[in-house]
Amino acid sequence: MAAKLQHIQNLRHIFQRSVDSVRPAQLLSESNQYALRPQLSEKDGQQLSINIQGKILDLTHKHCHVVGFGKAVLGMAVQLEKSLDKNLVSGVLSIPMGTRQQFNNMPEMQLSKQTVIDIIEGAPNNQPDEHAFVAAQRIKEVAASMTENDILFVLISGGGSALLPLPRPPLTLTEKMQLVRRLANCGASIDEMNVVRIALSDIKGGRLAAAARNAFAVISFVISDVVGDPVDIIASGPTCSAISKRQTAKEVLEKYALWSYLPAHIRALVESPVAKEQITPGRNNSVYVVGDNRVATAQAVQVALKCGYNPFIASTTVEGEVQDLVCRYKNFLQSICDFRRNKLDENELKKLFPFDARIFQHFLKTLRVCERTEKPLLLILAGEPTVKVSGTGLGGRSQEIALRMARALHENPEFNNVIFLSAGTDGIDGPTPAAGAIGCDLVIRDFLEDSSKNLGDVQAYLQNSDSYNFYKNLKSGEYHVLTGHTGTNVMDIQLLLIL
Ligand SMILES: Nc1ncnc2c1ncn2[C@@H]1O[C@H](COP(=O)(O)OP(=O)(O)O)[C@@H](O)[C@H]1O
Ligand SMILES: O=C(O)[C@H](O)COP(=O)(O)O
Repeated sequence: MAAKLQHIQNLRHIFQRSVDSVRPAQLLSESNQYALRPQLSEKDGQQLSINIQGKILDLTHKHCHVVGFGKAVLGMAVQLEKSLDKNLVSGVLSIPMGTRQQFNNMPEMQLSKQTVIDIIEGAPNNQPDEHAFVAAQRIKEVAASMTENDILFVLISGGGSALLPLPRPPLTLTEKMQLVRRLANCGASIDEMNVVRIALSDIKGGRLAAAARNAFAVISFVISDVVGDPVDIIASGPTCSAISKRQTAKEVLEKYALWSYLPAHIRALVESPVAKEQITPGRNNSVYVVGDNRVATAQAVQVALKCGYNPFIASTTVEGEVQDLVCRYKNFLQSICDFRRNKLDENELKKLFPFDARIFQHFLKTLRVCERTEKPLLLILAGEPTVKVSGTGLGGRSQEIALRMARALHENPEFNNVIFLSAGTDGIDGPTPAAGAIGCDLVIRDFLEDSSKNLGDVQAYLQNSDSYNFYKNLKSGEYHVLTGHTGTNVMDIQLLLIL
């Protein structure tokens, strides 16, 4: 029991350190190949430059400007301001309502007293509003005012779509909001929603970069919160051309049976040549994904090794309904148990391997090392599952999957040596103050210690989508993962420890 509690502590530590590795200040640091502090050339002392992933950017006689939109761009702007110092002459950020208040105790989230960066807070609850609209107009104006003596830095992260609304007239902001909300309610994926947003926008889908065509350089730094890091989809790709073949906006609207209900002027807009235009940003444009969940999982591996575990990154593209994922994880755990008891051979284990077949051999090797070293196996997973919210309770993806895993691990005595953690790297799981939770048999055992409770009550919490209150009420929240807002976001991390 005490040993198990120590392992739970270790998992919390691994999660926390993974989050630290994707904090904006860390991502935009020299250790990550971003030497953004201007340096005079050693040769003649005349040329001023910065170094971005090994590429030299000439800053001599140039003015730097920054625009940004998303839930994680404030910290990026702070870091950029620190590095560029006097070379930064203007800036506009569009960030979620309440962000500055949330981070008022965090030094790495404070712009300097003399800052040239204007902050506009808007888009409460991830819905565009007038504030975000004003921010989008100002950001486009900054881009359009660029000359060959200007460099524009564009900071992009998840939530950027709602924070950068610039509906193409005659579409109004209200109409666009309604349409996006209807699409979301139909269960459209982020890709599908953003294809429609791009078609109806005067700034998304490369149009911001196009507005800045006269700039000396347009440099985008992206923190990815979309599975697979599609830069044309994250924040609806305002500085990217659509790189992959996707459905058209009309196809998406037809798929969800919304097309025929749309007013004629919106249908005309979707079908207009300007909506379909493939924007190719100019040669002055470069996009860098500075942080994603691969950075976080790589850090998890390092910390796991120090904890004495044998880590294995099983996936960084976890998607799908949490109930299906729990089934997959359960079946996988069973196959590992069976393999260890020689009930399955390698080939059979391979057939049951639920992740990319190309990493199976590496997995097998890790499993063998576990046997030899008698060290626990830690599976590291990352991505963004979905939940069908069925009740009126409070919860989030991570707490829900943790509770479902806790029940599954308790049900089968063979899994009593397994501990699961799931939490959002932004520190906020759904509309709750928790980042996530722990799932293991202890969770259910502690719950059932109250003799008035039974497993039916666990089911009742799940049915009411009330995983947050389940964890909050259990042993004063002992199994919750609480970090507060972290100021970054590369989706969720799951850790599955097999002792
Ligand atoms: N009561 C609930 N139980 C479980 N999941 C929920 C509940 N309420 C909302 N969610 C999930 O939380 C998601 C929104 O969480 P949030 O962390 O804000 O998302 P994002 O990471 O996309 O910004 C919803 O898409 C939904 O899947
Ligand atoms: O569209 C966007 O802004 C992001 O790519 C996804 O944003 P979200 O994290 O708010 O869903």
